[in-house]
Amino acid sequence: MSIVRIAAKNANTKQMLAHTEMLLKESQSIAQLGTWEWDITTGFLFWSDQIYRIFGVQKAKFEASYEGFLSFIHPDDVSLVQDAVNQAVENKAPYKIVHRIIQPEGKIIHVEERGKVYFDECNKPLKMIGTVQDITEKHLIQLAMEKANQTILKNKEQLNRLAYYDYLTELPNRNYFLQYLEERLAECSRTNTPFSLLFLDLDGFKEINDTQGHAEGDRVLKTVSEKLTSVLPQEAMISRLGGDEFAIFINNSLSQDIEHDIQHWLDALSFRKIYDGIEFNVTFSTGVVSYPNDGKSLSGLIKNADIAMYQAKALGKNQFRIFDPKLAERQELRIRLQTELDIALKEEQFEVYYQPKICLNSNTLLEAEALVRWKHPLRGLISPLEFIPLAEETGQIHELGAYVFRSTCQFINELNTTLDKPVRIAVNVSVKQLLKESITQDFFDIIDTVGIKPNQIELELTESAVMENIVEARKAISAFQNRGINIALDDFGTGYSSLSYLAKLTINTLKIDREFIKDIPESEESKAICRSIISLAHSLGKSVVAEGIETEEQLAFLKQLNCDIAQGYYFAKPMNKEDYINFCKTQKTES
Ligand SMILES: Nc1nc2c(ncn2[C@@H]2O[C@H](COP(=O)(O)O[C@H]3[C@@H](O)[C@H](n4cnc5c(=O)[nH]c(N)nc54)O[C@@H]3COP(=O)(O)O)[C@@H](O)[C@H]2O)c(=O)[nH]1
Repeated sequence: MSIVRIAAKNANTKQMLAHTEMLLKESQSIAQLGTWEWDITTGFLFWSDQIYRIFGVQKAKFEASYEGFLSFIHPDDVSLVQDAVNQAVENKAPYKIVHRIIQPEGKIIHVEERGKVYFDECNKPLKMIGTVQDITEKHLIQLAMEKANQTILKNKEQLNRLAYYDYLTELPNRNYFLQYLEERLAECSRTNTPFSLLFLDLDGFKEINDTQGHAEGDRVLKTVSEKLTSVLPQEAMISRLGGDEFAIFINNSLSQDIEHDIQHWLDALSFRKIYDGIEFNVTFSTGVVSYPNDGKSLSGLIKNADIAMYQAKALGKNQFRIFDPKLAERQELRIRLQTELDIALKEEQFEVYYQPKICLNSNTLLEAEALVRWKHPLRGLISPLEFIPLAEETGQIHELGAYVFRSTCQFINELNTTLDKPVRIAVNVSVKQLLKESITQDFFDIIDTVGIKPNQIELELTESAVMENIVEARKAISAFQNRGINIALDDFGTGYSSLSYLAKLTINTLKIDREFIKDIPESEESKAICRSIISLAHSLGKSVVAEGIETEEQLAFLKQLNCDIAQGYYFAKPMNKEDYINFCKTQKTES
């Protein structure tokens, strides 16, 4: 080979070497990867340009050494690095670790470091060669992802909690309870084990919410859940189904006598609250079903527990009821009625009828009583006896009562222009309405809007409603009377009026209940009661209405006792507006 050719080949090889070196540098720069070589025997440490860049030092100003290298390591990672190097020597195996370095300006860099030890023939370590790769970006992304995953997990847990637990009481919610019931039902049907299901509804909870506010309502619900958890056996499954409804699953093996135990639990669960000096007993209406007697399917058991609970509610407060299939049909009708009552209120399916009241002294038409009728599109006329108690129970009475009051005021207005003399009409006010704080203002607003005189209205309050809520009743009565509205005590004699209370009440009129009129003249007892009521009323300066007069004899007897006013089929049945206007036109009115 000629010298020229050798020189040319050398030049070529040099070029290739330079090119390979450039490629290596570039790829190391792209990968942020540096190489190092440490001569263990001399202590000399070689760093590639990338390592200087990763460590944040200038090549000219820093002489690489093992100690110098260690001074860059994060203090918490120094022993990790030293151990890795020592073990690599000891085990004759390469190492790979991740650690932090601190650049001179304080920036922390995460690196992945690899190293390998080379030995001589006598197994003496000669040198180490390794790489350092800047993985800060990757590390930060990984950290962010871990954080995001943790947040997702936390959110998932929270969502799961919300899906299966009640946020207020932390009891299992309806979802949880239904799933649990499904599992228990499958198990109990396989093992032939009976169980009981209790549905509890807080009595009068709406009243607490309405009068004391939702925060107090929440406090009551929390106390209830705490009491449930402490009173019931630990194995019982307690759930808040929603609102003021709770459900309990109890395995019958936990009780020798389930009815006795339920009574005991309910007694222990009830508690007292005092609001503005008025005592409020927190009690439950409870429906009970047993598997398999009262249903074999989940939906059947739940439906029947609900029915039993409504049966308990209908019995009054603090009652429990074991499901009775005979009453279920009636209850279903009640529930349907409640939904239909809502529709009826929206579609104004109600109409107010008017029954005349006659002044017995002058034999003239004195006034009328407004009595609401439900004109059901399919079932025809439904008696108020069927829907007023239901409306009271559900709270729909407020809307219905306002409708009756407004219609009556509008009718009075119409009569004022049709008839020569001003008229007065009595409107029934239920106990629920009377207890609503805004009742007086609500009625005054209607009177003012329609534009009639307050003394053209009389309100009939039932005796029991007044006596059972004497404080609120007296307040409302005096507010109404101060505006000139007459107050009558309805169904008098059926309640338990204390005479001392009666004397203190500024009632204008007493209405003798129909019960005491219907057996006159035969019943000496009824006659004696009428005599006493009329004489008592007169001695207290109140007028008396006898209702339910159907016969000549009844009328004669009451006239003889100087009863002031009479009402009953003998004179006229309740009638619609048009008939009442015609009736008025044929009657003499009191002058
Ligand atoms: N809170 C409200 N209660 C109301 C309203 N409208 C009616 N009611 C109450 O419903 C109960 C039943 O009322 P109703 O079926 O209308 O019966 C009244 C009369 O029709 C009936 N009556 C009158 N005279 C006779 C009679 O000679 N014989 C006979 N068998 N029945 C008769 O009595 C009812 C009037 O009762 P009262 O109110 O006690 O004076 C009833 O309790 C109504 O109060 C309403 O809008 N709000």
